[in-house]
Amino acid sequence: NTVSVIGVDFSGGQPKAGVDQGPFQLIQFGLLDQLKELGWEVEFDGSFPNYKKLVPAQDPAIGKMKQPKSVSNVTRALSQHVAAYAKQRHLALTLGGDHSIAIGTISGTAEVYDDLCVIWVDAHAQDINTIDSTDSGNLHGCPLSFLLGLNGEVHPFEWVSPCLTPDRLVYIGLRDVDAPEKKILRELGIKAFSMHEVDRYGIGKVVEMALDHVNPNRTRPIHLSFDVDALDPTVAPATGTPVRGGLSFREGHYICEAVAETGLLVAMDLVEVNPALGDDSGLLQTVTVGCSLARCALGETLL
Ligand SMILES: N[C@@H](CC/C=C/[B-](O)(O)O)C(=O)O
Ligand SMILES: [Mn+2]
Ligand SMILES: [Mn+2]
Ligand SMILES: [Mn+2]
Repeated sequence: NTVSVIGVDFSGGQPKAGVDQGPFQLIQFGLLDQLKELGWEVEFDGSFPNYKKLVPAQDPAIGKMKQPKSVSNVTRALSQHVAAYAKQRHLALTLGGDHSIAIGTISGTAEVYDDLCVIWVDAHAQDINTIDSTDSGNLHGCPLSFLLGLNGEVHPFEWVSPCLTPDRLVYIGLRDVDAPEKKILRELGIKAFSMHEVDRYGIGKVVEMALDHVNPNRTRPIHLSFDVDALDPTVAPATGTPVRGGLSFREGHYICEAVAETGLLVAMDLVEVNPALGDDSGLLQTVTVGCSLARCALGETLL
């Protein structure tokens, strides 16, 4: 079977330069060959130079939203790419770039798989800030509010049709939740396994409970959206919004291994690798972990 790799050289969902180089670094490290060695047919159309072209020269804020046109243009094109690969039953592996790209990847996957469920692995406030609740205006903190339809019709995101319901979404790794996001979580009854639950139950039980919640009969296609800042900063230092007390190397890998075991993975995002942050060893460490996580999600096992 085929994995279609999409490199999204985009950083407009957040203020720190460099995260647009994440895809290049992951591929430079040898990810494509590593996937081939796993037995995957690897399709990579070198797409990442195209996304940068979609960023307009001027992109004034709209309300609180920063760089709205850039984020909309890139995620709209990305949703079409992901949908095209999903229609061919290719696994879509999207390399970021900041987490705002999930507006595109999940829109694309949901267009093809209407019974999709999403496992969102992240330190952060689940990126579910609405365009009014966000403090920062950085749209990498908002993708899920668009996907859940919490913002209503918002220019220039009219093209996004709500494709997720709260019961199809589960979070693992949270430890930095904005107050408005806690409120949204409670109101929508969204299942979230913070680091507290990981400590209490262990990652094995957490993943089992997460899957039981969004995929009770293990019949639903899974979209795994993995923000490397879910990992502890000692494990993945080269990322824009590190938060201490995160997932260990093994806990991060266990999630990917367990998702692979379901045989239901149809798409994965690997986002927020920022090569410009941290020193050389931190970058190498983060890229190494990123490639390893992707391999585990795509079936690499320890034995
Ligand atoms: N919740 C904060 C942080 C957002 C973090 C986004 B990330 O998870 O994609 O890194 C905000 O809204 O600015
Ligand atoms: Mn094909
Ligand atoms: Mn994120
Ligand atoms: Mn994050």
